Amino acid sequence: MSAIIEVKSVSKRFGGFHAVNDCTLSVEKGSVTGLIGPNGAGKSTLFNMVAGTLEPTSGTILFDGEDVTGLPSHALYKRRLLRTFQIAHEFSNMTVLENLMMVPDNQTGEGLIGAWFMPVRVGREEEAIRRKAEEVLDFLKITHVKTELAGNLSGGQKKLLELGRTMMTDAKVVLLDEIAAGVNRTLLNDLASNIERLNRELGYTFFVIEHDMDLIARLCDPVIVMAAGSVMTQGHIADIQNDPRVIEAYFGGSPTGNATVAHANQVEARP
Ligand SMILES: Nc1ncnc2c1ncn2[C@@H]1O[C@H](COP(=O)(O)OP(=O)(O)OP(=O)(O)O)[C@@H](O)[C@H]1O
Repeated sequence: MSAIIEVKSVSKRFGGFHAVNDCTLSVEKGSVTGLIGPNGAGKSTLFNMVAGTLEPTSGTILFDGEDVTGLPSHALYKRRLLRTFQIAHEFSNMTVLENLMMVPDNQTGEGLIGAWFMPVRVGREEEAIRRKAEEVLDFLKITHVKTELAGNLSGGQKKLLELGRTMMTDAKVVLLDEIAAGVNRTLLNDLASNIERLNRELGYTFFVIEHDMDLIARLCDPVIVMAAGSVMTQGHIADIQNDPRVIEAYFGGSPTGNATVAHANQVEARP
């Protein structure tokens, strides 16, 4: 495997405070890589820099071998690096199918001139996009909500729709933010299965921030641990969970005899 995301000595200062401090890590092509760490470790700040919503104070970020440091998120989107889940982006008054069909950009019919003067081409493009949207619904096993207004979906179904929207762009890398937040266990299981299938069957790379350690254990290898703005360690979840340094980072220096990072799940659980 080779690295698709490389973060090299990246720092982010807010005033005099180093939220991310000389951080170096990489995400291998074809992996599902987890990013964990106690509250305030710098995970979101790092994600924001990789996703192009924050500019690093210093350091370099490479995507697929190219320097993308400081590029805005729409430029990264065009390179097929996408971030999803933290905020649901659905258009609530449109159906699930229409939400998917909205995604591909550069549709000829979007311009007035295209719509008026190239109706055949517009019709063919729209048909191809519709077919693709239907394939995506089929892949995600949510064809039954195809004509439902997106605003009526449950929290978990909205996340499945978000995943579908990334599929419409043939993403290379998807940054996932807190998949489990606000999702019931059954739909979380569907989401996790779809992420596994997108990874195994379609070769998607995922970079995942998650507080639910069961989900991290199911999906991610390797897992990178951040603490105090830097990478503390990385490896297989089984090793991470028993690493005394990691336990100490989660429990503030007073690990009990039987504490593990899995217990931090409760400590970190959010409403
Ligand atoms: N815009 C900002 N201005 C000032 N400080 C910030 C800003 N954004 C983040 N911070 C600080 O940087 C540190 C890292 O925050 P960050 O949100 O990246 O951590 P995190 O690991 O994602 O935490 P959590 O798990 O709680 O989301 C925190 O101390 C936070 O208060």
